[in-house]
Amino acid sequence: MVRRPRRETPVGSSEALRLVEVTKTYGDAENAVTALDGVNLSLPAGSFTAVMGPSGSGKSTLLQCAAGLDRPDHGRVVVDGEEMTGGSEAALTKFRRQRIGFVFQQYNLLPTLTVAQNTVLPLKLAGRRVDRARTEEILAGVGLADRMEHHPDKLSGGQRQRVAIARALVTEPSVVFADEPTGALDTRSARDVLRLLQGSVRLHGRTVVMVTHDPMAASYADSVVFLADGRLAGQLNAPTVDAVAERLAHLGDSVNDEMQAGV
Ligand SMILES: Nc1ncnc2c1ncn2[C@@H]1O[C@H](COP(=O)(O)OP(=O)(O)OP(=O)(O)O)[C@@H](O)[C@H]1O
Repeated sequence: MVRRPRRETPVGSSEALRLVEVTKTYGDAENAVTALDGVNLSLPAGSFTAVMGPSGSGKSTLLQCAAGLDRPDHGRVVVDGEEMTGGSEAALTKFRRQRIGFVFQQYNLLPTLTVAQNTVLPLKLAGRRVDRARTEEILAGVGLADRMEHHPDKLSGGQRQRVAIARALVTEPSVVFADEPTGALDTRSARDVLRLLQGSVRLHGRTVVMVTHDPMAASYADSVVFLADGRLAGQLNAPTVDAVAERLAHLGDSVNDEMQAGV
């Protein structure tokens, strides 16, 4: 049965994403790894949030569960006032196509499709109308209007990631999730990508959640949430590169202390 998503907050609510006690464990009972341990998070619409933490702290798992690419074992994910957890795979896929945009570290463009075709693929998959003027507009927004008929192998890494951002934004999603979007890029291309993500929030009111290891990347966000051992371990508003680096160093300290103490 396809369960209708439950509306949790009034229409027009300014909360774009809510996680309630989200828990995710991998492996069987003997080798269980708790990747997320009761995470609660509320992000307002029109915000840019970076997620940081030591390796293995659960950042990618958080993104996958929040984006509906994976299901938590317990807890709820609410996007734009509608519960995403529960329901059939088909309902989840439909919900994701309507409400979620995703940007991956390795771009994930289809090599046989042109830039324009890659960009509008989410619209086609959702059975929505594809408008040439809209395609031109969205690609102009990422500085690639003159590359519409090119294939991805003719583009630089930074240009490929800009196509991926256009593809994530084309459906006007409630939340865009980006997993290390600048991880494979040089500093200049990384800054271009970060400015685009920031602009999508500031100019167009999108909500962006970005996992990153890089304090420079995180400094483009409005706030940073830190994870350690699958739990939230603090938040930093208006982050600067230095403040992020310092907070991360201390997170690392506490994890290292625990490891040395055999906790
Ligand atoms: N498919 C899986 N099967 C088993 N364990 C997993 C799986 N995916 C993640 N884990 C474990 O869950 C924990 C959290 O992993 P996750 O990838 O979310 O961390 P991360 O903070 O994104 O790490 P990194 O910064 O290294 O990418 C880790 O201990 C990891 O080994």
